[in-house]
Amino acid sequence: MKSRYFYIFILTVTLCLAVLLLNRPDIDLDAFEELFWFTCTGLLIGYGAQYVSNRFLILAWGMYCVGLFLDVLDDILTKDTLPILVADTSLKKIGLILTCIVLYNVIHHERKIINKLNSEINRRKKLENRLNFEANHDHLTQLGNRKSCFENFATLSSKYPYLLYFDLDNFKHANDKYGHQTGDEVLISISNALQTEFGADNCFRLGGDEFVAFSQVLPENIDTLRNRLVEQIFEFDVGVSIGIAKITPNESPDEIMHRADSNMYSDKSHKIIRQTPRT
Ligand SMILES: Nc1nc2c(ncn2[C@@H]2O[C@H](COP(=O)(O)OP(=O)(O)OP(=O)(O)O)[C@@H](O)[C@H]2O)c(=O)[nH]1
Repeated sequence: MKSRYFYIFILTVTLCLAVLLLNRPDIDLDAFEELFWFTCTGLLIGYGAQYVSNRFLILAWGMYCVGLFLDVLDDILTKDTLPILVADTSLKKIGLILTCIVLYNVIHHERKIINKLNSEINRRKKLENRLNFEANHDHLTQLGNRKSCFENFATLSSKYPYLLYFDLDNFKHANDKYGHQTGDEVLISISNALQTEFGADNCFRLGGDEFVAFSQVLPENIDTLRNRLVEQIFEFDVGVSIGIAKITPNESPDEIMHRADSNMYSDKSHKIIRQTPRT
């Protein structure tokens, strides 16, 4: 609303100046050119003032506009009548320089804000990735957790035909005998061995001492695989039972998992020499 009055004011001033210029005995086209730029600048200030919050910028534009106005007036009045007319060029130049300085500061300030926002976005992205990772991975072994296993089941089972279920033997005893810290190291060691064997993205810790892995091939010899997995933790008398299920498309993840689990239990119970703790 305010800017509408300002436009009317500028256009009225323009009209008055134009009439005065036309009434001069010698019509000076340069004066009309100056009048044109005065009108453009004046209207631009009226338009920009609605959106530009920086008062210094409006002031600098205004100074430039007043310079243009005096420039036009200089062709109508003499400097003796209005001494301020001598300042027209200076006002224009100072206004222009101030506009450049203020614009530079505005851009500099905005860039700082953008950089701050970018680093905040990056920080939040990293946080989101970390939270996402933590929600889907086991804190101790860094393997995918049960939730992640079931979420990725469809994708993995379309790529891999076998699901292997692992459960440690005598782990409770190792925990009791060597301490929880050593128990943790045993779990980490087993998960590292599983990752080496099947790939990090295909192995999951379901919880406690239970793991699963998706495999492209059927292990040629279960005992060889078993020995490889517990190679690094022989001294803790911990063994591993393994159950294998062939993945079929007509079964649900729960059913496949259950089959692998049952096979693991029969492996555990049928092991001829179960790895019992040495006392
Ligand atoms: N150190 C450690 N121990 C854990 C963790 N999660 C579960 N456990 C322990 O793992 C043990 C699992 O016990 P069981 O299921 O009886 O396992 P087990 O002794 O191997 O028994 P079997 O499977 O019958 O041979 C329990 O003592 C739990 O406290 C963990 O994150 N760290």
